[in-house]
Amino acid sequence: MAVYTEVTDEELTAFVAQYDVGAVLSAKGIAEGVENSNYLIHTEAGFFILTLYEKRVKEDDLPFFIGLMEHLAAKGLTCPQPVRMRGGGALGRLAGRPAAIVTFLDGMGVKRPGVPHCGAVGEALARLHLAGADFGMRRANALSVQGWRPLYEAARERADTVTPGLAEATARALAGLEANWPRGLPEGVIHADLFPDNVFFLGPRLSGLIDFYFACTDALAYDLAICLNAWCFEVDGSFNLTKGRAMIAGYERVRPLTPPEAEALPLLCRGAALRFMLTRLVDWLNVPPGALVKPKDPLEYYRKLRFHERATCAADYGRDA
Ligand SMILES: Nc1ncnc2c1ncn2[C@@H]1O[C@H](COP(=O)(O)OP(=O)(O)O)[C@@H](O)[C@H]1O
Ligand SMILES: N[C@@H](CCOP(=O)(O)O)C(=O)O
Repeated sequence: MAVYTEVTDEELTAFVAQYDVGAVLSAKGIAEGVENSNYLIHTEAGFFILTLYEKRVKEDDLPFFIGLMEHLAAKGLTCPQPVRMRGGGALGRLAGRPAAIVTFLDGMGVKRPGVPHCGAVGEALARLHLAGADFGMRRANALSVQGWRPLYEAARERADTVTPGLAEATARALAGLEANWPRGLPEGVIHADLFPDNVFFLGPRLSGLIDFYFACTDALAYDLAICLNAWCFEVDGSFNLTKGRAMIAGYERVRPLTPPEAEALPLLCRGAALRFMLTRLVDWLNVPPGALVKPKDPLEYYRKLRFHERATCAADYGRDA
């Protein structure tokens, strides 16, 4: 359960009083998520999500996330909308953390994605990329290749307590990616964390995208690599080529990959696997005392990394040659 910061009833009432949403009727901490503290609040105006931004979110980046959600919604994408206070601002402070209220989206993440879900996500991802093309703000990706070594250093000493040999294998993978990371691919706004818990479905229909707090400016195809990792592996660790094919085809129906993007896919998938392995490893080794959070398994991404190290071309992910 991700609630790092507890909020008293008095603090909550005073915070919500700055908005035109009526009085708070109830509030409860949300079990899902690992990054921020989230509460579902019910007020006289309906349901909302209250987010308190935690360690990985820099306060300076918040206007980018808020502006992006507003921009994407204006372009027709269904995503949470920041609720503005009476004074016009969307960001406040609560229990010592930066905080915001956003609209509640109907729908649910799927626990076991099927092939049609993967196709729908590929298509939605490409629509997000097109919708973000004229967004006026930029945010560098702090968790791209230059951000991986500090994470590795933070985890190196205790990595082998998770599985023997992990520190050395990670060092090798990191050095390979630092030396060969693709440059010059088409860039734009990427979601950078479009995992199954961040995509809502109502029945079979994709109903909305949430959690834009890793969004940044980076290679568009890297976002597709993140999704291939997050959606197309089975619980036994195998890559499901049919899901990969559906996702890539869904993406390309809206935005065809350029030849350099297609060629870079195996490296981008390797990088995406290492990125999530490293953040999970750091979190696994550093659970804050008292926090209600279940850290995610870094070894799941270690296994994905090993798969990508054997891949040679986009066809290994289901893209037709
Ligand atoms: N706008 C929203 N509408 C409905 N539910 C939401 C919304 N935002 C977050 N949630 C719920 O809260 C959970 C955690 O949100 P998320 O943004 O993924 O947290 P974190 O950034 O901590 O990972 C989601 O899985 C979802 O259940
Ligand atoms: N998706 C990341 C962790 C970030 O959690 P989220 O709940 O914000 O998606 C991972 O799986 O490592």
